[in-house]
Amino acid sequence: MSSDATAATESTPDVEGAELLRVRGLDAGYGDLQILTDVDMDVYDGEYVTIVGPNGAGKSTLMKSVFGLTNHMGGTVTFEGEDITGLRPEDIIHEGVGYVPQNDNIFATLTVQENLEMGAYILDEVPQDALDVVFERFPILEERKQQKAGTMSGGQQQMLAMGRALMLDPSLLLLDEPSAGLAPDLVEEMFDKIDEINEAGTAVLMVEQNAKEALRRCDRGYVLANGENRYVDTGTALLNDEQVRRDFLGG
Ligand SMILES: Nc1ncnc2c1ncn2[C@@H]1O[C@H](COP(=O)(O)OP(=O)(O)OP(=O)(O)O)[C@@H](O)[C@H]1O
Repeated sequence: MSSDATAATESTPDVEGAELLRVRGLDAGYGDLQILTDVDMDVYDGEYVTIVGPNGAGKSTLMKSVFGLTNHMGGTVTFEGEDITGLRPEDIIHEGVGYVPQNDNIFATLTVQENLEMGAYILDEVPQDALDVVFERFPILEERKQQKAGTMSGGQQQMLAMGRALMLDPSLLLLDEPSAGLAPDLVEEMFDKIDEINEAGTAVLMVEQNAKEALRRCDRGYVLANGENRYVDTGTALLNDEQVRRDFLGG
């Protein structure tokens, strides 16, 4: 069975921006346990890239590896031409990368506003304009700014986690399963918010279980399986590829 999607990793995206993130030959894991093998990935300025694949494929591990949260075993990660391989997350934030983990991504006992202010902890003072931008993007956060974050709904907490990552106006936002655990109408709202963030100029690299919807919305997608690259192409091409559909998208 032939496949139209690019079964290698060398797809040059049809985008005009400069390269932001470049991952080459990445081997990484936890302790001695290697999860990723020889993974390549690119994200261009302003691009919206999705990583899909079966459970346990290593999608979250790839995202964590970009953010310096795994054990690096080989290969390189560069961001805006600078080698960030092996840097600590606090240094990677300084480079302009924001990360929203899937779990434990808010401080439940702090208020919404305090959570957002924590997003700017590396700065000497909280940038009021950044707070205003986040409140404009997520009006519900402004309405509830004095509320304890732990008392908000799952969708609102997810928006807070995203808002917090946006406080430093990153060039690249890493999102790990932003739709996880949300009711279907909230899933759509969440994807719409991500579109808005991307349309405002922030590049997005997202891991999603909701693979079809993610591929519909993104510019390019990577299919990862067993810790290795399988396919890379535009989201539409991956969605339309018979073999990708059958093997990775539930037919
Ligand atoms: N902290 C950890 N320590 C050891 N192994 C881990 C750790 N986190 C993840 N793993 C293992 O790494 C492998 C890849 O997990 P990962 O979460 O990256 O996959 P995934 O593709 O994101 O899957 P899912 O969609 O289920 O979240 C799995 O076998 C998982 O058990």
